[in-house]
Amino acid sequence: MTATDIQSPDPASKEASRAAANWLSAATAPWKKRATLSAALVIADVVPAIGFAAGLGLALGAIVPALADPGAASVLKAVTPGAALAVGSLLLRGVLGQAATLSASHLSQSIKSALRGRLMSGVFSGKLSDSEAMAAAVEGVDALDGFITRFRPIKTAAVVSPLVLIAAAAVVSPFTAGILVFTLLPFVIGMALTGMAAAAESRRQFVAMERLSGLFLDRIRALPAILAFQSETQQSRQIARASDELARRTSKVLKVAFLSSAILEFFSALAVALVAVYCGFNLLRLLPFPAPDVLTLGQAFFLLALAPEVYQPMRRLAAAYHDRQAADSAVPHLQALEQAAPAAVTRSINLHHAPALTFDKVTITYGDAAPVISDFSLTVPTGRTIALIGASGTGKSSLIHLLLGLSPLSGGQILIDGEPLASGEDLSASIAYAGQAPMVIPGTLEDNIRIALPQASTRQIMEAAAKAGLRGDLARNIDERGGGLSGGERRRLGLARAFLKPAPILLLDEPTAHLDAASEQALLAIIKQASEGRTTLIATHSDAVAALADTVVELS
Ligand SMILES: Nc1ncnc2c1ncn2[C@@H]1O[C@H](COP(=O)(O)OP(=O)(O)OP(=O)(O)O)[C@@H](O)[C@H]1O
Repeated sequence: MTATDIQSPDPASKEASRAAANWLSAATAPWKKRATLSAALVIADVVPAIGFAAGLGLALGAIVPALADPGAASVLKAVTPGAALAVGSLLLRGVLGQAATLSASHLSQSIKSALRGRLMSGVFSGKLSDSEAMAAAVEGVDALDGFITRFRPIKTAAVVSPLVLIAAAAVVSPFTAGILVFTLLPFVIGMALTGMAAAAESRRQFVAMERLSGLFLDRIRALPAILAFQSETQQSRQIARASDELARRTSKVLKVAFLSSAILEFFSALAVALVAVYCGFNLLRLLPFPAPDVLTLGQAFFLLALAPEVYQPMRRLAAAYHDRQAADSAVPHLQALEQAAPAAVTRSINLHHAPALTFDKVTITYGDAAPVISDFSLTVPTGRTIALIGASGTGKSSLIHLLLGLSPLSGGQILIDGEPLASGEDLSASIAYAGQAPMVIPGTLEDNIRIALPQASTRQIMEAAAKAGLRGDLARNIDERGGGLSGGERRRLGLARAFLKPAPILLLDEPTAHLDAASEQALLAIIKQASEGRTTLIATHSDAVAALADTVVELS
């Protein structure tokens, strides 16, 4: 390790670390009581630690006088109370350790599943790339595990437990307590320095890990294209490079971790050695200075057993320090996911009649880009059909997505029967929708259609499939990439879903794209029939589809 490895963190990273700590404490605030219980169970470990040292001291302290007394029975009798205390303390230690582990892992499960529930809508918002969203929702949330189960409970214990143990030592020998306090200082400084080095390396390791998993996920998704363009070797090389980088970062983290544990072991061994030397010379009455306290054999063993315990919580904290770094590194990604999540749905609107839909001076802006739609106004009267036409990129899909909450309403309002749709109100329960790229889930074709109406009977599904011109076996399997369906069949799957769902609003986005003229012709009558009694908005490039509408609106 070079001098640059151990350096004070820059103010920006300090600031980021503070922001991460604030976010973490806000995210875990609802579980404060259970977190306190976990920390209390870790701190309670000092009781058996003192009990064991006392038991050992009592048992060994009783051996010498008992040996002077002939008869094995009397030795056994003298040793029994101390031995019982030591064994009882060991058992209690095991029980407390198990309880602390269980309590912390339950706490972690609760926090992680609540967080995933909260952040999942951000994954589907489409605002983050798949790999970013995946890394945050899976690895980011998992990265909090060590922080919750290890670092946080031990952090409190690392402050409280050594003080309690030193106080226990002070009861028997204030001078030994002084040695422990004195050696604690370099121990804490060593811990802080190695902690900083570990922090920087651990941050870099997390970034490398995120890069590798993002790259891997993207390449898996693009596998058909990679195979088609025979780019396997090039992509494998890229993944190998990212993987080597992760290995390099991991070995640096391990190097710092080994160095850190060597430093901490050195200081704790030094402290124990000093206590041992003091106790030994004190017992032999050979101290080169007037003895501040006169120790018995039992007391000396008590102090010797207690000394390593003083450093134990801090050694465990040092070992768990990278858990905090992993959590700190994950927080910005979790925050991005949180910000990507759309406003929480406060009310789902279930309409039982075809409403009048109004776009009142709406503006749609994605991120910092120029608005896609500006001050657009349109009313689709009750039960009527409007076709949106216009060149590619003029915002037809964006307008349809607005009603589904999939594109951002940056200005203006949407009115349902003249009533403004409030923020948090969700119209999707009242909408039957067929988009340009219908989502496919692994399962049968029947499972895929049933998504639109989970309670639908097989007969209803067969009817919807037939209407949409989806032929063949409904039991055939489809994979998550849509393997098993042609482009046209995938489009028909979307239509079958829209036909199946008995919703009063029908939204169709390019319903006949990818279909040959004869298939389009066959669908026209079905679309007309499906739109009857529903308020319908169709985005299309087809004159034949536009001709089905009561009104055609051209976007430019
Ligand atoms: N999620 C998104 N994030 C950023 N920009 C987007 C997003 N969705 C659409 N856009 C942009 O908005 C513009 C309008 O896209 P939209 O899909 O609404 O057009 P369209 O008229 O339906 O096009 P097409 O006829 O080709 O389907 C495009 O420039 C597109 O890049």
